[in-house]
Parts: sequence; C-alpha cells; structure tokens
Amino acid sequence: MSDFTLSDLAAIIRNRANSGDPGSYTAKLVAKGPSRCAKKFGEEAVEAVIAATEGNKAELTAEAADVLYHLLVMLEASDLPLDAVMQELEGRTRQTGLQEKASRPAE
Ligand SMILES: N=c1c2ncn([C@@H]3O[C@H](COP(=O)(O)OP(=O)(O)OP(=O)(O)O)[C@@H](O)[C@H]3O)c2ncn1[C@@H]1O[C@H](COP(=O)(O)O)[C@@H](O)[C@H]1O
Repeated sequence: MSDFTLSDLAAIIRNRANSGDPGSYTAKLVAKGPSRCAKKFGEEAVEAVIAATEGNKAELTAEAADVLYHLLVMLEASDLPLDAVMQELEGRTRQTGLQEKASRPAE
C-alpha cells in the first residue's frame, strides 16, 4: 500500500502553485484562476466516468489520478484548504465502529 497521501499531493501543489516556475503545469493552471481549474477538473471527471463505464481498470486508474490532482488544483486556486474538506467529511462520519478499525495498525 502506498504511503503517499492526498495531503502530500496538496502540499506539492501549494508549493508548485507559488513557485513562479514557468515549467510548472500546476503554477500555469492555478494562475489561470478557479474557473479554468474547475473546467479542467470537469473534463478529467468525465474521462474517469467513461473509463469506469467501459470497465477499463488501467484507464480508470490513470483518470482517477487526474481527477484527484485536478480536484486539489481547483481547491488551491479557490483558496480552500484540503483540511476544510476533510473536516467536512469527518463531520459526516457515522459512528459505525469502522473508523476505529481503519485507524488501527494491522495485526
Ligand atoms: N499529479 C500531477 C498531475 N496529474 C496530471 N498532471 C498534468 O495534467 C495535464 C492534463 O493533461 P491534458 O492532456 O488533459 O492537458 P493539457 O492539454 O496538457 O493541458 P491543458 O491546456 O488542457 O490544461 C498534463 O499536462 C499532466 O502532466 C499533473 N501535473 C502534475 N502533477 C503533480 O504535480 C507535481 C508538480 O508538477 P509541476 O507543477 O508540473 O511541476 C508533479 O510532480 C506531480 O506530483
């Protein structure tokens, strides 16, 4: 299982967005503003839907990665921290006992 998290990716995106590096795709996209980032996110989401509908797991893996990256870029361009979204999700969590199991190390 990968140790790489959405928080790791969000930190990379924040860093690159503020880098001023002309070679950074992230910096260029964020500079175009939230609407352009949202459009890009929507395009990638549609591509993921198509891959899932076709049952193409390899394609869905790549498209899902694009969706997550572009979601985080859209949040960055909108000045909305990932943590705010995670807090929203945490607040929706029902007490099923599954959360405790998920956070407990494997035996
Ligand atoms: N995870 C990603 C990632 N996923 C997808 N992409 C880019 O998203 C773009 C989407 O491809 P498209 O063909 O749809 O878009 P395009 O035609 O190239 O560009 P548009 O004009 O449509 O925006 C590609 O250029 C991909 O390289 C990403 N670019 C960057 N990252 C991460 O961001 C980090 C910093 O990247 P830079 O900002 O480029 O330094 C990287 O090290 C990665 O960790």
